[in-house]
This record gives sequence, structure tokens and C-alpha cells, in this order.
Amino acid sequence: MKLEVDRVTKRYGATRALDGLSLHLASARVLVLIGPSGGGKSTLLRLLGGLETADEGSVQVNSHQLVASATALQSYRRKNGFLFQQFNLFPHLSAKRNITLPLEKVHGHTPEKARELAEQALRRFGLLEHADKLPSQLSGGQQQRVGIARAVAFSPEVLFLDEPTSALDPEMTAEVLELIQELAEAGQDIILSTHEMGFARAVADQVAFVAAGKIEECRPPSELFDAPESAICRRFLSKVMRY
Ligand SMILES: Nc1ncnc2c1ncn2[C@@H]1O[C@H](COP(=O)(O)OP(=O)(O)OP(=O)(O)O)[C@@H](O)[C@H]1O
Repeated sequence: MKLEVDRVTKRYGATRALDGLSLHLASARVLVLIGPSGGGKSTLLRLLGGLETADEGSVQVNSHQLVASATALQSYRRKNGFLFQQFNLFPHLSAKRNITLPLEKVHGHTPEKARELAEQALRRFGLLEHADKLPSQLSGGQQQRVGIARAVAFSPEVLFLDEPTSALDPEMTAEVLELIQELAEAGQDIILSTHEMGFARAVADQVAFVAAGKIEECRPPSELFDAPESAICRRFLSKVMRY
């Protein structure tokens, strides 16, 4: 994917969540956002996905110039897949129905086509045996994998994952990591935010360090983790990598 983010500001009341942030990437498959809590990762992810609009500056993702028109943004959003940190499956619907419902209601597929796409996605991620279970009958890792299956069932242009493993134990994190790597290898463009540096290093081809509403540096993981250029990134990494 190609990103052109130029001097973007996003305010919430008196808080500047993004403060003149710029990011230019000619091509990336998996972009991972890391940085201190409150630094602006989620806001940037939501902006790139078309869930928020910038107060100032410009944002382009691939060929889409994201302008603050409600209809243009809605059609852009529909091209993308989303998964957030809390399991956001409907608790009263089976895994399969959680996938078919948006395919029918948001993407306009017939129930037959929705079923076919949902089964394909569940099969692809080894979840077919869980198709008829409710979320409460699945482990956290399985729920996140169903969430990802739902987000990719309609072949999104970009998949946005906001802290997809933060509610999972290490074994389940590994399951989700494997799935994300599989998707990336199959050519899926992904933007994700995480607090787990091992996860970021394993899955990213570009890592952006976001702090105080700006991107301090954006480089391949081996370069950013092994030789961070900015003092603030070095400090952050030395603190979080200690444990
Ligand atoms: N809807 C909102 N209303 C008010 N303030 C917000 C809102 N969303 C984000 N903020 C503020 O904007 C700043 C950036 O928040 P953001 O969630 O983007 O950071 P983050 O890096 O994703 O943090 P975390 O790692 O804790 O999820 C924070 O100061 C936050 O309190």
C-alpha cells in the first residue's frame, strides 16, 4: 500500500491527538504503529481507515484522497476491514452468522453468497468446526481469529487491526500472529497498532514510532529496533524491552 499523510492535526477538545503528523510510504505490506500510551496510534489508525477525519492536513491511502465528505468516507470505509482490541463479535450470534451478517447488510451480498464467503474464510483459518458456536464458547484467540475472518471475508483493500492481541495470553497471541503473517504472505495489506514489540518485529515490514501526536521515525523493524535514531524512541524501547 501507499500512504501520503501530510501535516495532519486531529483535536479532541483541548487535546491534540495528532499534531502535524506526516508519513510518506511508497510501498508497505504490513505497517505497525508502536509508541507510548496516548501517543496517537489509535487515532492515526482510525484516520487512515476513514473512521475519523483530520482537522488539518491531507491523507491519501493508495488512490484514495480522504476528504471529509460523509458519503465518500463511507464508501472508502466499506473497502476496508477492521478489528479492534476488544472482541467485537455479536455475543448472541454464531461465529458464522457474525461473518454473514455484515456481508449481507453492509456489502449487499445475497444470503447464499454470504454463506459461501463466510465458510471460505472460516475454512481458511481452520475455524470451520467452530462455525456454529457462540463467541462465549470460543477461546479469546479463536474469537479474535473469527473477528479477523469476518474482516477479510470480503477481501478488503487494507485490514486495520487496533491492538489485536492486547487481551490475549501469549499462546493465543502466537495464534493470531501466525494468522496475520499468513494474510501478509497472501498479499493482504495491513496496518496495525500494538504494545508488543516482539509481535511488531515479527510481523512488520515497516514500523512507525508514534509519540505526542507525531511520527518520530518509520523504518523496517530490524533498523528501528536495533538502532533507533530518535532519543524519544530509544528511551521508549529501552524501557519496554527491559521486561
Ligand atoms: N474520542 C476521544 N475523545 C477525547 N480524547 C480522545 C479520543 N480519542 C483519543 N483521545 C485522546 O487523544 C490522545 C491519543 O489517543 P490514542 O488513543 O490515539 O493513543 P494511543 O497511542 O492509541 O494510546 P493507547 O496505546 O493507550 O491505546 C490521547 O490523549 C487520548 O486521550
